[in-house]
Amino acid sequence: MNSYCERVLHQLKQKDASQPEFLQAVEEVLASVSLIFDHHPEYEKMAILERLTEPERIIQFKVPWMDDQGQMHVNRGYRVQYNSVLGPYKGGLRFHPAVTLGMMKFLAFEQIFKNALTTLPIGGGKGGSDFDPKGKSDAEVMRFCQSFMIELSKHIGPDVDVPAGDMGVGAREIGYLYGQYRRLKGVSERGVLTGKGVGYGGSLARKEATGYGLIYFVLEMMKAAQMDPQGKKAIVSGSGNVAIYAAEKALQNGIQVIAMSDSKGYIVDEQLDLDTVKKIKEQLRTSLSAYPEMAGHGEYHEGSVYDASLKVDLAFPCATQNEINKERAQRLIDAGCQLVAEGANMPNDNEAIALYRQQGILFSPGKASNAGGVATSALEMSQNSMRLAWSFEEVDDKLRGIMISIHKQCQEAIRQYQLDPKDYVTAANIAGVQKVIDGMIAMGDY
Ligand SMILES: NC(=O)C1=CN([C@@H]2O[C@H](COP(=O)(O)OP(=O)(O)OC[C@H]3O[C@@H](n4cnc5c(N)ncnc54)[C@H](OP(=O)(O)O)[C@@H]3O)[C@@H](O)[C@H]2O)C=CC1
Ligand SMILES: O=C(O)CCC(=O)C(=O)O
Repeated sequence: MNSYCERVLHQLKQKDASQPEFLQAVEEVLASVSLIFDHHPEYEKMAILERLTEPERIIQFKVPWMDDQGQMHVNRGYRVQYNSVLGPYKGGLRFHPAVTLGMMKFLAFEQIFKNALTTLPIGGGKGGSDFDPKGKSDAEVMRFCQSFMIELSKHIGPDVDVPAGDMGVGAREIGYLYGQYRRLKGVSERGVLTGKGVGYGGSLARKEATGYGLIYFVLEMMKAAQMDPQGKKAIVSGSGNVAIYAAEKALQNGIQVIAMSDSKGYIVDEQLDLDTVKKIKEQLRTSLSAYPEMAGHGEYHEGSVYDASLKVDLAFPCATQNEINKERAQRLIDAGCQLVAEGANMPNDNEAIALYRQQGILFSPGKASNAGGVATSALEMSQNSMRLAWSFEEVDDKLRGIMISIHKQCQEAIRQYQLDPKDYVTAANIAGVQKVIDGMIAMGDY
Protein backbone atom coordinates (compact mmCIF):
# COMPACT_ATOMS: atom_id res chain seq x y z
CA MET A 1 0.00 0.00 0.00
CA ASN A 2 1.22 3.52 -0.86
CA SER A 3 2.67 5.33 2.21
CA TYR A 4 0.01 8.09 2.11
CA CYS A 5 -2.80 5.50 2.05
CA GLU A 6 -1.06 3.64 4.89
CA ARG A 7 -0.80 6.79 7.01
CA VAL A 8 -4.48 7.70 6.56
CA LEU A 9 -5.57 4.13 7.33
CA HIS A 10 -3.39 4.13 10.44
CA GLN A 11 -4.98 7.40 11.64
CA LEU A 12 -8.48 6.02 11.07
CA LYS A 13 -7.60 2.83 12.95
CA GLN A 14 -6.72 4.99 15.93
CA LYS A 15 -9.74 7.29 15.68
CA ASP A 16 -12.37 4.67 14.83
CA ALA A 17 -11.01 1.60 16.58
CA SER A 18 -14.51 0.52 17.62
CA GLN A 19 -15.80 0.42 14.02
CA PRO A 20 -14.34 -2.79 12.50
CA GLU A 21 -16.63 -2.99 9.44
CA PHE A 22 -15.85 0.62 8.55
CA LEU A 23 -12.10 0.04 8.84
CA GLN A 24 -12.41 -3.14 6.76
CA ALA A 25 -14.22 -1.28 3.97
CA VAL A 26 -11.69 1.58 4.00
CA GLU A 27 -8.76 -0.85 3.96
CA GLU A 28 -10.17 -2.68 0.94
CA VAL A 29 -10.57 0.59 -0.97
CA LEU A 30 -7.24 2.15 0.03
CA ALA A 31 -5.29 -1.02 -0.77
CA SER A 32 -6.79 -0.89 -4.28
CA VAL A 33 -6.37 2.78 -5.04
CA SER A 34 -2.72 3.11 -4.06
CA LEU A 35 -1.97 3.25 -7.79
CA ILE A 36 -3.93 6.50 -8.14
CA PHE A 37 -1.85 8.09 -5.39
CA ASP A 38 1.39 6.77 -6.91
CA HIS A 39 0.42 8.60 -10.12
CA HIS A 40 -0.72 11.75 -8.25
CA PRO A 41 1.64 12.57 -5.36
CA GLU A 42 0.10 16.09 -5.29
CA TYR A 43 -3.10 14.57 -3.81
CA GLU A 44 -1.40 14.18 -0.43
CA LYS A 45 -0.90 17.94 -0.02
CA MET A 46 -4.54 18.41 -0.97
CA ALA A 47 -5.53 15.96 1.83
CA ILE A 48 -7.72 14.13 -0.69
CA LEU A 49 -7.89 10.91 1.32
CA GLU A 50 -8.68 12.65 4.60
CA ARG A 51 -11.50 14.54 2.83
CA LEU A 52 -12.73 11.33 1.23
CA THR A 53 -12.81 9.24 4.41
CA GLU A 54 -14.44 11.81 6.71
CA PRO A 55 -18.27 11.88 6.46
CA GLU A 56 -19.76 15.28 5.66
CA ARG A 57 -22.40 14.78 8.36
CA ILE A 58 -23.62 12.09 10.79
CA ILE A 59 -27.09 12.31 12.27
CA GLN A 60 -27.97 10.11 15.23
CA PHE A 61 -31.34 10.22 16.93
CA LYS A 62 -33.66 8.49 19.34
CA VAL A 63 -36.68 6.57 18.03
CA PRO A 64 -39.32 5.99 20.72
CA TRP A 65 -42.26 3.73 19.76
CA MET A 66 -45.02 1.76 21.46
CA ASP A 67 -45.66 -1.97 20.97
CA ASP A 68 -49.10 -3.56 20.72
CA GLN A 69 -49.15 -4.20 24.48
CA GLY A 70 -48.59 -0.52 25.28
CA GLN A 71 -44.93 -1.00 26.23
CA MET A 72 -42.63 1.83 25.11
CA HIS A 73 -39.29 1.05 23.43
CA VAL A 74 -36.42 3.25 22.31
CA ASN A 75 -34.18 2.44 19.35
CA ARG A 76 -31.29 4.35 17.84
CA GLY A 77 -31.64 5.89 14.38
CA TYR A 78 -28.82 7.00 12.06
CA ARG A 79 -28.24 8.75 8.77
CA VAL A 80 -24.66 9.07 7.54
CA GLN A 81 -24.46 11.74 4.82
CA TYR A 82 -21.04 10.76 3.61
CA ASN A 83 -20.27 12.54 0.36
CA SER A 84 -22.39 14.79 -1.86
CA VAL A 85 -19.84 15.72 -4.52
CA LEU A 86 -21.69 13.88 -7.28
CA GLY A 87 -25.25 14.66 -6.17
CA PRO A 88 -27.75 14.33 -3.31
CA TYR A 89 -26.84 11.70 -0.71
CA LYS A 90 -28.34 8.40 -1.85
CA GLY A 91 -28.43 5.03 -0.14
CA GLY A 92 -30.67 2.65 1.74
CA LEU A 93 -31.99 2.34 5.27
CA ARG A 94 -31.23 -0.86 7.21
CA PHE A 95 -33.39 -2.03 10.12
CA HIS A 96 -31.53 -4.83 11.89
CA PRO A 97 -30.61 -5.43 15.55
CA ALA A 98 -26.88 -5.51 14.68
CA VAL A 99 -26.88 -1.95 13.27
CA THR A 100 -24.21 0.32 14.74
CA LEU A 101 -22.68 3.61 13.67
CA GLY A 102 -19.65 1.71 12.33
CA MET A 103 -21.90 -0.44 10.13
CA MET A 104 -23.68 2.64 8.79
CA LYS A 105 -20.33 4.27 8.01
CA PHE A 106 -19.04 1.23 6.14
CA LEU A 107 -22.20 1.03 4.05
CA ALA A 108 -22.25 4.77 3.33
CA PHE A 109 -18.54 4.75 2.40
CA GLU A 110 -19.07 1.89 -0.08
CA GLN A 111 -22.12 3.66 -1.44
CA ILE A 112 -20.12 6.72 -2.55
CA PHE A 113 -18.03 4.75 -5.04
CA LYS A 114 -20.84 2.42 -6.12
CA ASN A 115 -22.98 5.43 -6.92
CA ALA A 116 -20.08 7.01 -8.82
CA LEU A 117 -19.82 3.86 -10.97
CA THR A 118 -23.47 4.17 -12.01
CA THR A 119 -22.46 7.52 -13.66
CA LEU A 120 -25.75 8.96 -12.37
CA PRO A 121 -25.75 12.19 -10.33
CA ILE A 122 -25.94 10.72 -6.82
CA GLY A 123 -23.71 11.10 -3.76
CA GLY A 124 -23.31 8.50 -1.02
CA GLY A 125 -25.24 8.01 2.22
CA LYS A 126 -26.79 5.29 4.36
CA GLY A 127 -28.98 5.06 7.41
CA GLY A 128 -30.99 2.78 9.59
CA SER A 129 -31.72 1.61 13.06
CA ASP A 130 -31.07 -1.25 15.47
CA PHE A 131 -34.83 -1.92 15.36
CA ASP A 132 -35.68 -5.53 14.41
CA PRO A 133 -38.82 -5.75 12.24
CA LYS A 134 -38.84 -9.55 12.61
CA GLY A 135 -41.73 -10.81 14.71
CA LYS A 136 -43.35 -7.35 14.90
CA SER A 137 -46.93 -6.74 13.82
CA ASP A 138 -47.63 -4.42 10.88
CA ALA A 139 -48.96 -1.85 13.37
CA GLU A 140 -45.74 -1.96 15.40
CA VAL A 141 -43.61 -1.58 12.26
CA MET A 142 -45.80 1.34 11.19
CA ARG A 143 -45.46 3.13 14.55
CA PHE A 144 -41.71 2.62 14.48
CA CYS A 145 -41.41 3.95 10.90
CA GLN A 146 -43.53 6.99 11.77
CA SER A 147 -41.38 7.83 14.76
CA PHE A 148 -38.19 7.29 12.74
CA MET A 149 -39.43 9.64 10.02
CA ILE A 150 -40.34 12.42 12.47
CA GLU A 151 -36.61 12.99 12.96
CA LEU A 152 -35.30 11.84 9.56
CA SER A 153 -37.66 14.19 7.69
CA LYS A 154 -35.67 17.17 9.00
CA HIS A 155 -32.60 16.04 7.09
CA ILE A 156 -33.79 14.62 3.75
CA GLY A 157 -35.42 15.91 0.57
CA PRO A 158 -35.51 15.09 -3.16
CA ASP A 159 -32.45 17.29 -3.88
CA VAL A 160 -30.71 16.75 -0.55
CA ASP A 161 -30.80 13.13 0.57
CA VAL A 162 -32.96 10.33 -0.83
CA PRO A 163 -33.14 7.14 1.26
CA ALA A 164 -34.43 3.76 0.01
CA GLY A 165 -34.64 0.20 1.37
CA ASP A 166 -31.88 -2.14 2.47
CA MET A 167 -31.96 -5.13 4.84
CA GLY A 168 -35.19 -5.19 6.83
CA VAL A 169 -36.65 -2.29 4.83
CA GLY A 170 -38.87 -3.34 1.94
CA ALA A 171 -42.03 -2.04 0.29
CA ARG A 172 -44.03 -2.16 3.55
CA GLU A 173 -41.53 -0.02 5.50
CA ILE A 174 -40.98 2.43 2.61
CA GLY A 175 -44.78 2.87 2.38
CA TYR A 176 -45.07 3.74 6.09
CA LEU A 177 -42.03 6.04 5.95
CA TYR A 178 -43.33 7.83 2.86
CA GLY A 179 -46.82 8.24 4.33
CA GLN A 180 -45.36 9.88 7.42
CA TYR A 181 -43.08 12.14 5.38
CA ARG A 182 -46.09 13.38 3.41
CA ARG A 183 -48.01 14.11 6.59
CA LEU A 184 -45.09 16.12 7.93
CA LYS A 185 -43.92 17.89 4.79
CA GLY A 186 -46.77 17.93 2.32
CA VAL A 187 -47.65 15.82 -0.66
CA SER A 188 -45.55 17.27 -3.46
CA GLU A 189 -42.15 15.67 -2.86
CA ARG A 190 -42.43 12.24 -4.46
CA GLY A 191 -38.72 11.89 -5.05
CA VAL A 192 -37.81 11.98 -1.36
CA LEU A 193 -37.66 8.18 -1.09
CA THR A 194 -37.17 5.44 -3.65
CA GLY A 195 -38.38 1.86 -3.67
CA LYS A 196 -41.93 3.16 -3.33
CA GLY A 197 -44.86 1.01 -4.46
CA VAL A 198 -45.50 1.37 -8.20
CA GLY A 199 -49.01 2.64 -7.50
CA TYR A 200 -47.74 5.79 -5.76
CA GLY A 201 -44.58 6.91 -7.54
CA GLY A 202 -42.33 3.85 -7.42
CA SER A 203 -40.50 2.58 -10.47
CA LEU A 204 -41.27 -0.68 -12.17
CA ALA A 205 -38.27 -3.04 -11.89
CA ARG A 206 -36.81 -1.38 -8.75
CA LYS A 207 -37.76 -4.47 -6.72
CA GLU A 208 -35.93 -6.74 -9.16
CA ALA A 209 -33.09 -4.33 -9.95
CA THR A 210 -30.28 -5.31 -7.56
CA GLY A 211 -30.60 -9.03 -8.26
CA TYR A 212 -31.16 -8.64 -12.00
CA GLY A 213 -28.30 -6.13 -12.20
CA LEU A 214 -25.98 -8.57 -10.46
CA ILE A 215 -26.63 -11.22 -13.10
CA TYR A 216 -26.31 -8.71 -15.96
CA PHE A 217 -22.88 -7.85 -14.60
CA VAL A 218 -21.97 -11.54 -14.14
CA LEU A 219 -22.95 -12.30 -17.75
CA GLU A 220 -20.49 -9.60 -18.88
CA MET A 221 -17.76 -11.08 -16.68
CA MET A 222 -18.43 -14.53 -18.11
CA LYS A 223 -18.43 -13.20 -21.67
CA ALA A 224 -15.04 -11.51 -21.07
CA ALA A 225 -13.68 -14.76 -19.61
CA GLN A 226 -15.28 -16.88 -22.36
CA MET A 227 -17.38 -18.85 -19.85
CA ASP A 228 -20.77 -20.20 -20.87
CA PRO A 229 -23.50 -19.63 -18.25
CA GLN A 230 -25.63 -22.54 -19.52
CA GLY A 231 -25.82 -25.38 -17.03
CA LYS A 232 -23.48 -23.80 -14.50
CA LYS A 233 -24.49 -24.57 -10.91
CA ALA A 234 -24.77 -21.75 -8.38
CA ILE A 235 -25.32 -20.92 -4.73
CA VAL A 236 -27.32 -17.75 -4.10
CA SER A 237 -27.00 -17.02 -0.40
CA GLY A 238 -29.79 -15.09 1.29
CA SER A 239 -33.45 -15.23 0.32
CA GLY A 240 -34.34 -11.57 0.64
CA ASN A 241 -34.88 -8.93 -2.02
CA VAL A 242 -31.47 -9.20 -3.68
CA ALA A 243 -31.16 -13.00 -3.52
CA ILE A 244 -34.63 -13.79 -4.87
CA TYR A 245 -34.26 -11.65 -7.99
CA ALA A 246 -30.64 -12.71 -8.55
CA ALA A 247 -31.86 -16.31 -8.51
CA GLU A 248 -34.72 -15.44 -10.88
CA LYS A 249 -32.44 -13.79 -13.47
CA ALA A 250 -29.83 -16.54 -13.10
CA LEU A 251 -32.45 -19.22 -13.80
CA GLN A 252 -33.71 -17.25 -16.83
CA ASN A 253 -30.16 -17.37 -18.20
CA GLY A 254 -29.69 -21.11 -17.85
CA ILE A 255 -27.76 -21.00 -14.57
CA GLN A 256 -28.96 -23.74 -12.23
CA VAL A 257 -29.41 -22.33 -8.72
CA ILE A 258 -29.14 -25.29 -6.35
CA ALA A 259 -29.03 -23.59 -2.95
CA MET A 260 -30.36 -20.53 -1.12
CA SER A 261 -30.18 -19.55 2.54
CA ASP A 262 -31.45 -17.35 5.35
CA SER A 263 -30.15 -16.29 8.74
CA LYS A 264 -30.84 -19.71 10.27
CA GLY A 265 -30.12 -22.27 7.54
CA TYR A 266 -30.15 -23.19 3.87
CA ILE A 267 -32.02 -25.24 1.30
CA VAL A 268 -30.47 -27.51 -1.31
CA ASP A 269 -32.61 -28.46 -4.29
CA GLU A 270 -31.52 -29.33 -7.84
CA GLN A 271 -35.09 -28.39 -8.95
CA LEU A 272 -35.28 -25.13 -6.99
CA ASP A 273 -38.84 -23.82 -6.77
CA LEU A 274 -38.36 -20.04 -6.59
CA ASP A 275 -42.10 -19.35 -6.31
CA THR A 276 -42.13 -21.26 -3.05
CA VAL A 277 -39.12 -19.29 -1.78
CA LYS A 278 -40.94 -16.05 -2.71
CA LYS A 279 -44.06 -17.20 -0.88
CA ILE A 280 -42.09 -18.09 2.26
CA LYS A 281 -40.09 -14.86 2.35
CA GLU A 282 -42.26 -12.20 0.67
CA GLN A 283 -45.67 -13.26 1.94
CA LEU A 284 -45.33 -15.49 5.00
CA ARG A 285 -42.10 -13.77 6.23
CA THR A 286 -40.95 -17.02 7.81
CA SER A 287 -38.01 -19.45 7.79
CA LEU A 288 -36.75 -21.48 4.84
CA SER A 289 -37.24 -24.58 7.01
CA ALA A 290 -40.80 -24.58 5.60
CA TYR A 291 -39.45 -25.10 2.05
CA PRO A 292 -39.17 -28.92 1.67
CA GLU A 293 -42.76 -29.50 2.79
CA MET A 294 -44.20 -26.61 0.77
CA ALA A 295 -42.23 -27.40 -2.41
CA GLY A 296 -42.55 -31.18 -2.04
CA HIS A 297 -38.81 -31.63 -2.64
CA GLY A 298 -35.39 -30.37 -1.53
CA GLU A 299 -33.61 -30.43 1.83
CA TYR A 300 -33.26 -27.90 4.63
CA HIS A 301 -30.20 -27.73 6.90
CA GLU A 302 -29.29 -25.41 9.75
CA GLY A 303 -26.07 -23.36 9.56
CA SER A 304 -24.24 -21.58 6.76
CA VAL A 305 -24.54 -22.73 3.15
CA TYR A 306 -20.83 -21.93 2.81
CA ASP A 307 -19.92 -24.67 5.30
CA ALA A 308 -21.64 -27.33 3.18
CA SER A 309 -18.96 -27.84 0.47
CA LEU A 310 -21.63 -27.91 -2.26
CA LYS A 311 -20.23 -28.56 -5.73
CA VAL A 312 -20.95 -25.34 -7.63
CA ASP A 313 -19.33 -23.30 -10.39
CA LEU A 314 -20.62 -19.91 -9.23
CA ALA A 315 -21.42 -18.24 -5.90
CA PHE A 316 -23.54 -15.14 -5.45
CA PRO A 317 -23.45 -14.01 -1.81
CA CYS A 318 -26.59 -11.89 -1.40
CA ALA A 319 -27.29 -11.97 2.36
CA THR A 320 -25.11 -9.82 4.58
CA GLN A 321 -21.55 -8.64 5.35
CA ASN A 322 -18.73 -11.02 6.20
CA GLU A 323 -20.63 -14.20 5.36
CA ILE A 324 -17.51 -15.63 3.72
CA ASN A 325 -14.17 -15.76 5.48
CA LYS A 326 -10.93 -17.34 4.30
CA GLU A 327 -11.95 -20.88 5.32
CA ARG A 328 -15.31 -20.66 3.56
CA ALA A 329 -13.68 -19.14 0.48
CA GLN A 330 -11.20 -22.03 0.38
CA ARG A 331 -14.10 -24.49 0.72
CA LEU A 332 -15.83 -22.87 -2.28
CA ILE A 333 -12.65 -23.06 -4.34
CA ASP A 334 -12.01 -26.70 -3.33
CA ALA A 335 -15.58 -27.54 -4.42
CA GLY A 336 -14.86 -26.18 -7.93
CA CYS A 337 -16.24 -22.64 -7.75
CA GLN A 338 -14.74 -20.42 -10.47
CA LEU A 339 -16.60 -17.14 -10.02
CA VAL A 340 -17.85 -15.22 -6.97
CA ALA A 341 -19.91 -12.06 -7.49
CA GLU A 342 -21.23 -10.00 -4.59
CA GLY A 343 -24.91 -9.09 -4.46
CA ALA A 344 -24.64 -8.08 -0.79
CA ASN A 345 -22.41 -5.32 0.56
CA MET A 346 -19.04 -6.73 1.68
CA PRO A 347 -20.14 -10.38 2.11
CA ASN A 348 -16.51 -11.50 1.70
CA ASP A 349 -13.89 -10.42 4.18
CA ASN A 350 -10.54 -9.10 2.93
CA GLU A 351 -8.76 -12.43 3.50
CA ALA A 352 -11.34 -14.26 1.39
CA ILE A 353 -10.87 -11.70 -1.39
CA ALA A 354 -7.09 -12.09 -1.22
CA LEU A 355 -7.53 -15.86 -1.60
CA TYR A 356 -9.70 -15.49 -4.74
CA ARG A 357 -7.01 -13.29 -6.25
CA GLN A 358 -4.17 -15.68 -5.39
CA GLN A 359 -6.06 -18.65 -6.81
CA GLY A 360 -7.29 -16.97 -9.99
CA ILE A 361 -11.00 -16.99 -9.10
CA LEU A 362 -13.07 -14.39 -10.95
CA PHE A 363 -14.39 -12.06 -8.28
CA SER A 364 -16.53 -8.97 -8.40
CA PRO A 365 -16.98 -6.53 -5.47
CA GLY A 366 -20.47 -5.42 -4.51
CA LYS A 367 -19.83 -1.80 -5.39
CA ALA A 368 -19.67 -2.90 -9.04
CA SER A 369 -22.01 -5.89 -9.22
CA ASN A 370 -24.81 -4.77 -6.88
CA ALA A 371 -25.04 -1.19 -8.17
CA GLY A 372 -28.18 -1.98 -10.17
CA GLY A 373 -30.45 -1.30 -7.18
CA VAL A 374 -29.27 2.21 -6.51
CA ALA A 375 -29.02 2.92 -10.25
CA THR A 376 -32.70 2.05 -10.63
CA SER A 377 -33.48 4.18 -7.59
CA ALA A 378 -31.88 7.06 -9.48
CA LEU A 379 -34.11 6.17 -12.45
CA GLU A 380 -37.08 6.35 -10.05
CA MET A 381 -35.93 9.85 -9.03
CA SER A 382 -35.81 10.86 -12.71
CA GLN A 383 -39.31 9.52 -13.36
CA ASN A 384 -40.63 11.35 -10.28
CA SER A 385 -39.08 14.64 -11.45
CA MET A 386 -40.48 14.22 -14.97
CA ARG A 387 -43.88 12.98 -13.69
CA LEU A 388 -43.54 9.98 -15.96
CA ALA A 389 -43.64 6.23 -15.44
CA TRP A 390 -41.53 4.11 -17.73
CA SER A 391 -42.54 0.56 -18.63
CA PHE A 392 -40.83 -2.43 -17.01
CA GLU A 393 -38.94 -3.08 -20.26
CA GLU A 394 -37.69 0.51 -20.50
CA VAL A 395 -36.34 0.48 -16.95
CA ASP A 396 -34.89 -3.02 -17.31
CA ASP A 397 -33.14 -2.00 -20.56
CA LYS A 398 -31.62 1.06 -18.88
CA LEU A 399 -30.55 -1.10 -15.92
CA ARG A 400 -28.84 -3.60 -18.24
CA GLY A 401 -27.11 -0.73 -20.04
CA ILE A 402 -25.83 0.69 -16.74
CA MET A 403 -24.45 -2.69 -15.61
CA ILE A 404 -22.72 -3.16 -18.97
CA SER A 405 -21.26 0.34 -18.62
CA ILE A 406 -19.94 -0.44 -15.11
CA HIS A 407 -18.30 -3.55 -16.54
CA LYS A 408 -16.77 -1.44 -19.33
CA GLN A 409 -15.42 1.06 -16.77
CA CYS A 410 -13.74 -1.84 -14.94
CA GLN A 411 -12.25 -3.13 -18.21
CA GLU A 412 -11.00 0.37 -19.02
CA ALA A 413 -9.26 0.69 -15.62
CA ILE A 414 -7.75 -2.78 -16.13
CA ARG A 415 -6.36 -1.61 -19.47
CA GLN A 416 -5.22 1.83 -18.29
CA TYR A 417 -3.43 0.58 -15.17
CA GLN A 418 -2.31 -2.73 -16.77
CA LEU A 419 -4.04 -4.79 -14.09
CA ASP A 420 -4.65 -8.53 -14.02
CA PRO A 421 -7.78 -8.96 -16.24
CA LYS A 422 -9.50 -10.69 -13.31
CA ASP A 423 -8.82 -7.82 -10.89
CA TYR A 424 -12.28 -6.27 -10.72
CA VAL A 425 -11.62 -5.12 -7.14
CA THR A 426 -8.80 -2.74 -8.03
CA ALA A 427 -10.53 -1.73 -11.26
CA ALA A 428 -13.89 -0.86 -9.67
CA ASN A 429 -12.27 1.02 -6.80
CA ILE A 430 -10.03 3.03 -9.11
CA ALA A 431 -12.88 3.91 -11.47
CA GLY A 432 -15.26 4.93 -8.65
CA VAL A 433 -12.76 6.77 -6.47
CA GLN A 434 -11.19 8.76 -9.34
CA LYS A 435 -14.60 10.22 -10.29
CA VAL A 436 -15.22 11.47 -6.76
CA ILE A 437 -11.69 12.89 -6.48
CA ASP A 438 -12.10 14.75 -9.79
CA GLY A 439 -15.35 16.29 -8.51
CA MET A 440 -13.78 17.30 -5.20
CA ILE A 441 -10.83 18.96 -6.89
CA ALA A 442 -13.11 20.80 -9.33
CA MET A 443 -15.01 22.23 -6.35
CA GLY A 444 -11.87 23.67 -4.75
CA ASP A 445 -11.30 22.79 -1.12
CA TYR A 446 -14.60 20.86 -0.80
N1 LIG B 1 -32.07 -4.11 -1.42
C1 LIG B 1 -31.25 -3.53 -2.27
O1 LIG B 1 -31.64 -2.92 -3.26
C2 LIG B 1 -29.78 -3.65 -2.07
C3 LIG B 1 -29.22 -4.43 -1.07
N2 LIG B 1 -27.88 -4.60 -1.02
C4 LIG B 1 -27.28 -5.48 -0.01
O2 LIG B 1 -27.71 -6.82 -0.25
C5 LIG B 1 -27.77 -7.54 1.01
C6 LIG B 1 -29.16 -8.12 1.17
O3 LIG B 1 -30.11 -7.06 1.18
P1 LIG B 1 -31.67 -7.33 0.96
O4 LIG B 1 -31.86 -8.51 0.11
O5 LIG B 1 -32.25 -6.03 0.57
O6 LIG B 1 -32.12 -7.63 2.45
P2 LIG B 1 -33.36 -8.51 2.96
O7 LIG B 1 -33.61 -8.05 4.34
O8 LIG B 1 -34.44 -8.49 1.96
O9 LIG B 1 -32.75 -9.99 2.97
C7 LIG B 1 -31.62 -10.32 3.71
C8 LIG B 1 -31.41 -11.83 3.62
O10 LIG B 1 -30.18 -12.17 4.28
C9 LIG B 1 -30.43 -13.14 5.30
N3 LIG B 1 -29.51 -12.94 6.41
C10 LIG B 1 -29.52 -11.94 7.32
N4 LIG B 1 -28.52 -12.08 8.20
C11 LIG B 1 -27.87 -13.20 7.85
C12 LIG B 1 -26.76 -13.89 8.37
N5 LIG B 1 -26.10 -13.43 9.44
N6 LIG B 1 -26.37 -15.04 7.74
C13 LIG B 1 -27.03 -15.50 6.65
N7 LIG B 1 -28.11 -14.88 6.12
C14 LIG B 1 -28.51 -13.76 6.70
C15 LIG B 1 -31.87 -12.90 5.70
O11 LIG B 1 -32.40 -14.04 6.36
P3 LIG B 1 -33.80 -13.99 7.17
O12 LIG B 1 -34.85 -14.08 6.11
O13 LIG B 1 -33.73 -15.14 8.06
O14 LIG B 1 -33.81 -12.66 7.87
C16 LIG B 1 -32.50 -12.63 4.33
O15 LIG B 1 -32.70 -13.83 3.64
C17 LIG B 1 -27.32 -6.54 2.06
O16 LIG B 1 -25.92 -6.63 2.21
C18 LIG B 1 -27.66 -5.19 1.43
O17 LIG B 1 -26.91 -4.15 1.96
C19 LIG B 1 -27.03 -4.03 -1.93
C20 LIG B 1 -27.52 -3.24 -2.92
C21 LIG B 1 -28.92 -2.90 -3.01
O1 LIG C 1 -31.58 2.28 -3.80
C1 LIG C 1 -30.89 2.91 -3.03
O2 LIG C 1 -30.91 4.11 -2.90
C2 LIG C 1 -29.92 2.22 -2.10
C3 LIG C 1 -29.56 0.82 -2.41
C4 LIG C 1 -28.57 0.37 -1.38
O3 LIG C 1 -28.82 0.50 -0.20
C5 LIG C 1 -27.29 -0.15 -1.77
O4 LIG C 1 -26.90 0.02 -2.93
O5 LIG C 1 -26.58 -0.74 -0.91
